[in-house]
Amino acid sequence: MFLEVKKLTKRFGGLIAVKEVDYTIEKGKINAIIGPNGAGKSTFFNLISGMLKPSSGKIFFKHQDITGLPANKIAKLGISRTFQTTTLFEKASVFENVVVGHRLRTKTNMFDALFHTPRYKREEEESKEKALEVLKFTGLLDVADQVVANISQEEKKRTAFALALATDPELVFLDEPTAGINPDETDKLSELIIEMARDGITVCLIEHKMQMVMQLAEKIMVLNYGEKIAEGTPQEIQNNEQVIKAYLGGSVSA
Ligand SMILES: Nc1ncnc2c1ncn2[C@@H]1O[C@H](COP(=O)(O)OP(=O)(O)OP(=O)(O)O)[C@@H](O)[C@H]1O
Repeated sequence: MFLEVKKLTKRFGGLIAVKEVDYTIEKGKINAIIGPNGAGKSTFFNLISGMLKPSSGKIFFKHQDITGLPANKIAKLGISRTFQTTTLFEKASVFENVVVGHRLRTKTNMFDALFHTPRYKREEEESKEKALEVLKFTGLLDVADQVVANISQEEKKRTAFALALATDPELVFLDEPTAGINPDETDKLSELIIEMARDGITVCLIEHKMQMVMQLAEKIMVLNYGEKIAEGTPQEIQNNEQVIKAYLGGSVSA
């Protein structure tokens, strides 16, 4: 299995944010995690990407135990995630923001950086090339030199994608990729997600926009109060009684 999560649990004091969740991701698929507010979705992402350490349970990536590894190690192994656009450096250009993402994977140490060794120069060149490649892929070449503060919300979302892609991931977690943008822009970002999958990148997203999730995802997991209550195809999820109840009787296909 590409990613395998076993009985993953995270406690914050007395609160169990993620409770004994078993989960698998197959290579090449678009996956989604949904659930009402506070269901544990972000915490689940943070556990897999190494931002948080689990209280118990195991995470395997390509059969390697990655449980509790720090985020930079996990990124180097090929798992990347987007952050909210508020984490971008507003005063830096789109290009500079993306270069920083690539540095994560390069091996330059403090000595190299201080003395501008050949390795430092080579890696700096590689970072710039990689940044241009992902800016092209995400359709951002035209705004590459603009400071993030001056670009649109949709372009900021694309920049967050580009940053995640700059580390050459095999698996990307997208945290609410289309929150705060209009339906047209949402469609364009959906297309980009499909292109990522076509390019061989496995995708897992958290998203509140149900219509988008149902159109895009091949497999959906539903969390509620930290527990997995359902998993399946969009059709299976839309017809699942427990899921419908969790959304307080609202339509899951809305
Ligand atoms: N660092 C933390 N310390 C304490 N409690 C936390 C922390 N992070 C999350 N929680 C709690 O864990 C639970 C799950 O939160 P989480 O943010 O993972 O849910 P979510 O499904 O992503 O919600 P949303 O859809 O609103 O973003 C919530 O009750 C939240 O208040």
